[in-house]
Amino acid sequence: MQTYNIALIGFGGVNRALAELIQERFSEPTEALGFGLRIVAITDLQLGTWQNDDGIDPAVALAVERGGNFAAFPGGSADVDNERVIKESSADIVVEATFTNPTTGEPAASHVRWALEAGKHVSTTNKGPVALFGPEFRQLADDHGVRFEYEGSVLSGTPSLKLVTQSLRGLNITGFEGILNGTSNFVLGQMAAGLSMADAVREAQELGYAEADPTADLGGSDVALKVQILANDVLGGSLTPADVSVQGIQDLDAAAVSEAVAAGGAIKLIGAATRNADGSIDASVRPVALAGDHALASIQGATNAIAFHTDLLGTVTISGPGAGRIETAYALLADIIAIDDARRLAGGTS
Ligand SMILES: NC(=O)C1=CN([C@@H]2O[C@H](COP(=O)(O)OP(=O)(O)OC[C@H]3O[C@@H](n4cnc5c(N)ncnc54)[C@H](O)[C@@H]3O)[C@@H](O)[C@H]2O)C=CC1
Ligand SMILES: N[C@@H](CC=O)C(=O)O
Repeated sequence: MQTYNIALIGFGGVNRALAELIQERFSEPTEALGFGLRIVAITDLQLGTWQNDDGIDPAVALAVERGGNFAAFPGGSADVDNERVIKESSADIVVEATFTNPTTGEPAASHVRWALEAGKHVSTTNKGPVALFGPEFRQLADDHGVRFEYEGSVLSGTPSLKLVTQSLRGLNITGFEGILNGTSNFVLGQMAAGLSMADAVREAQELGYAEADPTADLGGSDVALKVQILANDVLGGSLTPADVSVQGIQDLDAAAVSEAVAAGGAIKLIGAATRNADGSIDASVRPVALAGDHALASIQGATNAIAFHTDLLGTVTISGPGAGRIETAYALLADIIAIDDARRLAGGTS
């Protein structure tokens, strides 16, 4: 059975959770997955760079606390050298989990491009490269015979993109709407319970839900990137960020949230897109006061949900965790499983 060498670019909540999963379950090939995982490189702004083509012990890497760095280890340095690691390490798969930059997608977009051009598969939870360069990177992956996988960019470990591409093939999907951000849904629920927005955001940060800059969660730009990814991948669009109208929850006050609850409903940040008869796509992010009997009104905490409107099945809804360190690390594992499936399909040995 195959063992994949992986490079972890960014060693924050999500990639540390993946390292924990590898340490606990996947360092050796398993019958369940049919492969094992070996970490051969880690880079992080705070910790520097560690490359060891013979393998890095996840427990040792995880034990390096914030404030420390990798300089003490053979192949380690306090400096970040993403380009060398991505281009020259023995990694088969580059796992990109650095900060999402909703404006330029950088430097993650360069990390993805370097990896694909070097003939390395990519798994990422970073929405920037996917939303802003998705078609280019899918083509680049095809040209180099590798995969560009990004399940965790939408709905974390809940299989929204793979649900469509693997289980809803052949259907005509005309639109979707949903709760696509865990932090804002968590914050709205905490505000309904009487917390201030600031205190609720702080809790979301401590739980590992929030973006490095949580204004992306509250202001709607995180949801807008996800709406763009879904509209382009699922509805066949070619949307740019300018095509998504965005209104966030940052200006909502506790009174408005409590009023909705008192009326038996809930305010939710909804991302939606509809393909019109002429092929154009209307896409939006906005807070909506939902009645209590609306399917999305009962979605609590960091849970997300998305309803796809189809021709043959009517509405198909999936719900699950939309944020969380281990939940999102699972999305990375799902990507690696897809990479392995593709290798087997192409005639690779088991
Ligand atoms: N936390 C979650 O629930 C989810 C996160 N995501 C996405 O996954 C990515 C990672 O999320 P988290 O791990 O929660 O974030 P985090 O902020 O905990 O970790 C990001 C890490 O990347 C490092 N980093 C930033 N720029 C870097 C660079 N140029 N080179 C090397 N390292 C760099 C930082 O030092 C930090 O340790 C983000 O893009 C986020 O939007 C996606 C779905 C869910
Ligand atoms: N900050 C994001 C993380 C997942 O994309 C969220 O809260 O949904």
